[in-house]
Amino acid sequence: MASVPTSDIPLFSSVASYREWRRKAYDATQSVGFVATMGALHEGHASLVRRSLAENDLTVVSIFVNPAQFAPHEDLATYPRTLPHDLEVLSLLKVQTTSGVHSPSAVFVPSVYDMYPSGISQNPAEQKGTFVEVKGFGHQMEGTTRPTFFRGVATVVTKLFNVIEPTRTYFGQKDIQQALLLRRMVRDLLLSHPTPENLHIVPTARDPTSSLALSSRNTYLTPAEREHAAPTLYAALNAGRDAWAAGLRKAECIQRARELVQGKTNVLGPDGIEVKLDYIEMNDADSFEVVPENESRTSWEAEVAGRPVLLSGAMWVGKTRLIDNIILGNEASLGVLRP
Ligand SMILES: Nc1ncnc2c1ncn2[C@@H]1O[C@H](COP(=O)(O)OP(=O)(O)OP(=O)(O)O)[C@@H](O)[C@H]1O
Ligand SMILES: CC(C)(CO)[C@@H](O)C(=O)[O-]
Ligand code: BAL
Repeated sequence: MASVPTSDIPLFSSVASYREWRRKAYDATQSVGFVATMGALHEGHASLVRRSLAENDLTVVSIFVNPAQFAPHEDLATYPRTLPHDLEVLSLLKVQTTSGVHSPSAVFVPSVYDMYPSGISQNPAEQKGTFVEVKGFGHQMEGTTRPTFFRGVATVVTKLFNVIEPTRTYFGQKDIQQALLLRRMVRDLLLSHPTPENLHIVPTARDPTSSLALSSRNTYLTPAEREHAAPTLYAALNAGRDAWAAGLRKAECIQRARELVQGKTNVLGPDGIEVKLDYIEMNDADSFEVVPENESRTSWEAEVAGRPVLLSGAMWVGKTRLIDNIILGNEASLGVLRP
């Protein structure tokens, strides 16, 4: 890293310096909450950090734009990097607890070399070294369009967990497949920091007016795209949810959602605002398998009582790819915390 801004919160830019700090936390038997981010912090990230502040003695936030999860054609080079802003956001976060006021304790901002000592090519065919793959769970939903994404995420999060050694960790529902896949990874790898029960999912923070899911990539949107087009994805998911609640077959629910997006595409196209659906799908929250076309809420509940369905989607607005999801059924059974 070229230069690291100064901050009131201790900033660790190497694995060795962080580990020294972490060892002291062990000595003092303090719990460590962890929030992994790629920076460009917004209120969604803040909601994760606040949870951690409320539930742990210490809270660590990592900021690392992970090359391994970007495909060669994706936006690694242009992904927003706003470290001074991020540190300011973090320094303003405070939560009152029974043991006093908690604020972020440390920020981990490693270099690419620190995280990938064997080097990292963005081209998966050229990659060498150690990677983590959660087989059978990374090819559906987001994995359909981003086939190497979850391998990149699982790899970097394993490394981050190895370094940070969190007692508890917090991921956002906005990236629901990521959070559930990581919990499975933690279980499969028998990790103790965190344990699967200590990987918590925090509800999606939304724009209070438009209900657009907050996302670092929203900064790519023009004001017109943000106002008129971006909220369409959540509206479409809600149309799908309503149809499911009314007892329609899955195929019809998805059709309703798609029609809503198509309507917007037709209306906004002449104004020069491009809206293009990538996918909307319903998947079993446990196996990630696609819900059969003929399934309805009643038949689903009769077959797999209590198991939620993930209604998720991705949509292009101009050059920006947005994702969102709604959980149909018992969110609490997935360990999603209450808002
Ligand atoms: N709106 C949100 N509500 C709750 N959690 C969120 C929200 N947006 C992001 N997160 C969570 O914050 C963590 C870090 O995410 P990340 O830094 O990639 O931000 P992002 O806004 O998701 O960025 P991107 O635009 O790349 O998707 C992840 O666990 C992610 O799910
Ligand atoms: C979990 C994560 C920080 C790994 O790079 C990233 O995928 C994200 O920000 O959601
Ligand atoms: N929050 C997901 C990170 C990514 O899209 O790369």
